[in-house]
Amino acid sequence: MATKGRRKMPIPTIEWVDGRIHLIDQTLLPNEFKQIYCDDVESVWEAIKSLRVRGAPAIGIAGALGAVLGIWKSKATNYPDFAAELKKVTDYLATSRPTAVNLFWALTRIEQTAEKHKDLEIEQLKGVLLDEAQNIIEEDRARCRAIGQHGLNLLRNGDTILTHCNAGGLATSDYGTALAVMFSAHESGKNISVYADETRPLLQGARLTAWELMQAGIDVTLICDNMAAQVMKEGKIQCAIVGADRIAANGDTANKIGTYNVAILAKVHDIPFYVAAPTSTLDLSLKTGDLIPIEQRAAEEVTEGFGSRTAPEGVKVYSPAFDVTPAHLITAIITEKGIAHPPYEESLASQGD
Ligand SMILES: CSC[C@H]1O[C@H](OP(=O)(O)O)[C@H](O)[C@@H]1O
Repeated sequence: MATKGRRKMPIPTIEWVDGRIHLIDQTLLPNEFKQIYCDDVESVWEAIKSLRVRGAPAIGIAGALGAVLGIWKSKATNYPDFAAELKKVTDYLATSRPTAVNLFWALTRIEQTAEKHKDLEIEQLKGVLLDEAQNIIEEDRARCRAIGQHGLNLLRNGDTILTHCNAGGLATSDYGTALAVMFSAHESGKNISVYADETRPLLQGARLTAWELMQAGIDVTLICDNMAAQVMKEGKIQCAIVGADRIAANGDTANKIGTYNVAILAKVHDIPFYVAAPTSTLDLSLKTGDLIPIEQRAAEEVTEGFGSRTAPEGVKVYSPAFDVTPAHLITAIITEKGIAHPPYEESLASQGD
C-alpha cells in the first residue's frame, strides 16, 4: 500500500464514527493494516494499555475520545451526576499508561470543558465534549505540521537522520513529530535518508517507523538498537531526531527506552540530538525529569515478544518502557511554536500549552 509524495495515512490513526471509536490496530503492523472499533471505554483502555493505539499525542486523543465514549450513553439528568460519571471515566482512563503527559492533558481538557458548559442540557453537553475532542485532533494535525515546518530548517540536503521508536503519523493524529520533520524535509525537496532503530522490545521502529517512511518514499535503513554507535562512528549520521512522552520544565525528556543511549552516543560523536514534540507534551509542573513516572511493562514483552520465546522460562526481567534524557544532552527541542534552545527553563516557559 505505497503512497507517493505527501505522506497520507490511508485512514486516520484514530477517529470518532457514529458513536464508536475507530483506530488502526498498531500491534498488527506491518503485517496487517486493520482498523478496529471500540464500543466502550473498557476497550479504549485496553487499546491504550496494549499499544493498539500508542504514541503520546495519539494516546491523548484516545483519552479524549474515550472519555466522550464513556459518557455518551449517560442517563444523568443533572450536571452533578453527569460530572461524577465523567470523573469516573477519566480516572479510569488515567490508569491505562502513566508516562505520556498528553493523556492527562487531554482528560483534564475534557473535564474543564464540561465544567465550563455545565449549564447546558446534558445531551447538548455531550455534543460539546465531542466537539472538544475533535478540536484536540484538529489542533494536533496543525501542531504536527508546524513541527515539521520548523524542524525541516535543521536538515540539509543529503543529511542522514537517526531516529528511535516511532514518532510518526501513527503516534499522533496523522503526521507525526520527529517524522514530521523528515516528511516535511522530503516534501520540500531535500534528499534525506534515515536510520531507524528497531527499538526493542516492542519494535516500534522496525514495525512502524520503517513502514511509515517507506510509505512516504523516504530512504530508510533498519538497524538493531546496539548498532547506533557503530553507524555514528562510521560517520553515517548527521543528526538524531526523536519524539517525546513528557518534557519537564528544564528540558529533561522522557521518551522510549533507549533514547538516553542515543543521546549519549550523539554527544560522544558530536552529532546534534533533537527532540520533536507538541507543547501538549510539556509538563512544566515538573522542574526536572526526576519526577516523570516511568511505565514498567510485562516480562513477556522481553522474553517472548511476538510469540517466540527467546529467554528461559522464569528468568527475572526489568523492563522500563521509557528513560529520561537529561537536558544537557539535547541540542534543541522542536515544537509547533518554534525551536527551543537551552536554557530550556526560559525557552520552554514561553511555549507552555
Ligand atoms: C510522538 S510521541 C511518540 C513516542 O511514544 C512512544 O512510546 P509508545 O510507543 O510506548 O507509546 C515513544 O516514546 C515515541 O517516541
